[in-house]
Amino acid sequence: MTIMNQMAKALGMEADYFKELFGEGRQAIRMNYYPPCPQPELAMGINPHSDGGALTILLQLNKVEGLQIKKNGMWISVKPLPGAFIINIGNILEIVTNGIYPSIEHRATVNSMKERLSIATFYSPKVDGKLGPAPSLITSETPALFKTISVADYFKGFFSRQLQGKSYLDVLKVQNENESG
Ligand SMILES: O=C(O)CCC(=O)C(=O)O
Ligand SMILES: [Fe+2]
Repeated sequence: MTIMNQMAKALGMEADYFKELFGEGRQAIRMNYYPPCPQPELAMGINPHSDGGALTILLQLNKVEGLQIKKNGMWISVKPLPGAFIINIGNILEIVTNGIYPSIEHRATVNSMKERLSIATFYSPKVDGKLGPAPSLITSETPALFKTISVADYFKGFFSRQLQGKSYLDVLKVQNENESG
């Protein structure tokens, strides 16, 4: 929450915007275990995706490389640093900031000899609110890029899809409203 309040400040959003949206907030945790794989070039530990929450705090537990982020169309390895957390921006922050803080596409590869472990915690808003670009960030030059939907519908949609890059955000974009059918 502290990180997000600082982001709101940096963007000139209303001070209480995240407090309202998150309420008590929800935190989910995922523990990932990637066993050694005899043919790592043929397998993926976790498919390319962007996380569904607002912020992810990730810990790479052992010193085995695997996490990669997509930057300028290339996959870049994030080296595990002992005791260091990685903070990833998720889809919800991209929506709320109207694209100013884009979510990061990432994946995890596997290793032929070594197992790998990571723990991710996902921080998300309360379920009974609405999710959309913050009104204070919408101007005539920067119109809303995403539709506003309920947080519950957002997660229903997110969990009913496979992890596939940032494709879910495309579904929520305003210009796609009349295209599906
Ligand atoms: O294992 C990793 O480093 C990435 C895990 C991840 O992206 C996730 O759990 O969403
Ligand atoms: Fe992830």
